[in-house]
Amino acid sequence: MPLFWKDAAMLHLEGLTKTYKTGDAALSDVTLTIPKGQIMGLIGPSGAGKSTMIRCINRLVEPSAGQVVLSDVDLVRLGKSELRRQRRRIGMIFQEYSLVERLTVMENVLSGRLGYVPFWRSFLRKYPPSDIQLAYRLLDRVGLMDQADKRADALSGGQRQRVGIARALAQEPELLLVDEPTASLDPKTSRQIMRLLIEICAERGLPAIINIHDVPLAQQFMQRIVGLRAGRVVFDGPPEQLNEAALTEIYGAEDWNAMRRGDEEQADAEADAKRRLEAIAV
Ligand SMILES: Nc1ncnc2c1ncn2[C@@H]1O[C@H](COP(=O)(O)OP(=O)(O)OP(=O)(O)O)[C@@H](O)[C@H]1O
Repeated sequence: MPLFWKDAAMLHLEGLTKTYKTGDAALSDVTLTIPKGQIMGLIGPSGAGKSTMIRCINRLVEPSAGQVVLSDVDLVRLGKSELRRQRRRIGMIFQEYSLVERLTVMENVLSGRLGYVPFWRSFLRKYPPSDIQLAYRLLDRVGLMDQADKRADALSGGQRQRVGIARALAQEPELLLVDEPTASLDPKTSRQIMRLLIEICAERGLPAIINIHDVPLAQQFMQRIVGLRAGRVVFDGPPEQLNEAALTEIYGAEDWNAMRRGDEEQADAEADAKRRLEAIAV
């Protein structure tokens, strides 16, 4: 990698490979560089290795080979305690939100600070005032200021994902890893959440890798799209270059045609529902 690239690179994956104990080659020799501020969408069919890639980056899954270099630190080589420290630099957002249901919205956001407070403080859930101010600022940013004292289990799916975003940001991360953030949401809420994520990353120059099932959503919002198939990168480019040929390469002809028909049917159904609603309103 040329030096100037390395300076600009926030995350560099070199030959990243994962073979599970079962013998599944989930990721094969993936080499990618993500510069500061870039938002990259990861697409590919089920089983292509998207989640494995995201989980190898923060070592929730141990890579079998390769490097994960986060601004000069190779995370793969770190021992447990140093890895724990370095993980603070990576914020995670999950499909199922993984909130603590019985805690309030505020407490969930503050839990993003746990990596920074001493154990006794986290045990007593005593956070310094600066953390509390930060959590309020973040709740305001994601539009949930008035929900701060509600229990997490009283929120809608979209609101829960907003809490998930605020919690990840409370960590003050340098990189965001986002695993199917909208998979449990309806199309409209999905677009709102994706827009919020993109805006927040842009405001902070925060690079992100977003594992995203929905191709049109990826095309609408991502700056760069990486397509995985059977653990290998088969497309890497801007959304404009993600044409029929590229999509066929990623998904295979049969699956891509089925997905496209599904999308068209959904768009038709949405347009039809809108027309009916407008007719009733008149
Ligand atoms: N814990 C595991 N043990 C063994 N094999 C696994 C494990 N997790 C994933 N795999 C296998 O690794 C491959 C990649 O799976 P992965 O979940 O990363 O794909 P994905 O692209 O995220 O799929 P999806 O879109 O369905 O979530 C698959 O063949 C899967 O069966």
